[in-house]
Amino acid sequence: MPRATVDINPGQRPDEDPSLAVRNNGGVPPSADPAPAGRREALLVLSFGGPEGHDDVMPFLENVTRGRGVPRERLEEVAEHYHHFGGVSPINDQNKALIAAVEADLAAAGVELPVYWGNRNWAPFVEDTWQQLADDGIEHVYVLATSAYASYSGCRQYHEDIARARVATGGGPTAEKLPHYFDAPGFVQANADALAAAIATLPEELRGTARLVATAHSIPDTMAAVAGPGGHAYEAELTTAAQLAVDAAAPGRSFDLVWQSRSGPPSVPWLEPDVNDHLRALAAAGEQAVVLFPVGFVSDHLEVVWDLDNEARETAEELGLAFARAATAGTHPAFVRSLVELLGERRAGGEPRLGTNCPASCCFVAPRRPGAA
Ligand SMILES: CC1=C(CCC(=O)O)c2cc3nc(cc4[nH]c(cc5[nH]c(cc1n2)c(C)c5CCC(=O)O)c(CCC(=O)O)c4C)C(CCC(=O)O)=C3C
Ligand SMILES: [Fe+2]
Repeated sequence: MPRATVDINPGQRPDEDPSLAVRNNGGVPPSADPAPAGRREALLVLSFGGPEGHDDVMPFLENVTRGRGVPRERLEEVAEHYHHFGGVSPINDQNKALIAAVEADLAAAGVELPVYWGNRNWAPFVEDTWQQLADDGIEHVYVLATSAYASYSGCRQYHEDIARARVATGGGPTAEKLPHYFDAPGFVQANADALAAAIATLPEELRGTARLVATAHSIPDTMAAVAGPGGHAYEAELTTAAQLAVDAAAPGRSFDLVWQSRSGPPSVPWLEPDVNDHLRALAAAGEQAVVLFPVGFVSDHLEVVWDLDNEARETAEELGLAFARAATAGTHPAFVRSLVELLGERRAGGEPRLGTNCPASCCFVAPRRPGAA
């Protein structure tokens, strides 16, 4: 069969061109009916992907930033972060661990469902996994994206990945993406447990007064403005997730939500303040200790182990601030349980929620056209 091509990036809003609306689940409208008996189903863990060695780093970064207007200098800077870890992203081992934990939870619950893995930017590429799903006779796939939140990068782009994979495969299984899980009880519990554990690592006299600082990946202001059906859902969902974690781990305490890992040309505004600037402001205001909790990430991505554990920690040291960094959800058993429950909800025909069923223009960001300034 000839491989079809798809123009994913016409630079036009989906509400101006209805053909773009089919990005939702790769063009398959989610159904509120229970899975038909006998349908062959699978779970696909769909992730970002990351390099496996020095030689992978630049080709990987070129995949990530194609059409996104990220300056070469920024790529070279981020490449150094990867090279610092042997050119190996931590994300692949973390995805393997998550898949093993989900498989074990499914098996313990007596659910027979194969689990597959595919990525947007590096092997195993989702297009290849989709071909495997088709070859294995899978008819329908539930997609668990490794982001808990709204936004183009964290939600819509995963719908586009599904659409691209379905086109590349000439169809294959139908698909539905699981909803955003920022407020799933197990995600909250994992973050709350980690926050409590991080606070407990500080010297006793600082535990009660340390500033609690939630962090998430910064995104361009324009991307934030269109996240979710009414806009700004990325910030709103992050605020909710951070609040729920603080309510459980340190009831009554306040927290700040700040941003990290800004990319893009300096002329383009992204969400602020940056975590390092925020630490400077806290020190200037007389604070003595901080606990960072990267609630915006589901596992210890490179942004966490580099931008927080190296850069932000160094900033805090220079400022004389005591510093602790909370773990991410990773494979916390409550988190894994919640993911499997979300899957069960979809299989039982629960009303599709945001992330499964996204309005046509939700999170849509026009890419930069080649040659555009
Ligand atoms: C919101 C968000 C998430 C969270 C949601 C989710 O998890 O999906 C996320 C995750 C990740 N981002 C990652 C890596 C990168 N992101 C980049 C660039 C960008 N990220 C953006 C946003 C996000 N990114 C944006 C708006 C850009 C600018 C280019 C563009 O508009 O797309 C670049 C290019 C270099 C740079 O400029 O930093 C890299 C290398 C990795 C892998 C890390 C590892 O290897 O452990 C992960 C999980
Ligand atoms: Fe990113």
